[in-house]
Amino acid sequence: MSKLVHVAVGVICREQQTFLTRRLEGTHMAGKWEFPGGKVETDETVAQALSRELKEEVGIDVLACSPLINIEHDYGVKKVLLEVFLVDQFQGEPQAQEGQEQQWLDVSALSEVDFPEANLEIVNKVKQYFFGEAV
Ligand SMILES: Nc1nc2c([nH]c(=O)n2[C@H]2C[C@H](O)[C@@H](COP(=O)(O)OP(=O)(O)OP(=O)(O)O)O2)c(=O)[nH]1
Ligand SMILES: [Mg+2]
Repeated sequence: MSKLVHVAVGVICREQQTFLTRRLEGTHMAGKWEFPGGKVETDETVAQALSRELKEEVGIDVLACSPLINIEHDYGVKKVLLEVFLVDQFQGEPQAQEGQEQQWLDVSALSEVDFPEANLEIVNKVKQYFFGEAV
């Protein structure tokens, strides 16, 4: 049985666009696009993890965030609990710090992105947040 990995995920948004990075080779689900984030470490709150990861991965300081959705997903080799936050107030310009590809993408185009399976629910929630009920 695989253990549950607790992950803090940030949907960085500005003017109906979100910032995406591409997972590096050699990682779980390499090549898929993702919302920046990473594992919550011991003795760290999920909010602290979010701030730390967004600083490390895309170089921004989170000024405010709000919870969007929690998703538990079993990938077989790995089971994840994604705690997803909307990040619409931040300092600095998001820029991939680890050589990942990056893009700002319209929320309306999120459904076409090659994301990990668990992200379907995130995408639906983000679209719902921006455009209302119809998804
Ligand atoms: N960051 C992020 N992770 C996601 C998303 N969707 C999804 O299924 N995941 C999964 C992939 C990974 O198994 C896990 C996140 O782990 P990670 O590899 O980003 O963790 P990390 O940044 O701490 O990386 P590392 O230090 O362990 O290399 O959550 C997403 O949109 N963003
Ligand atoms: Mg990460």
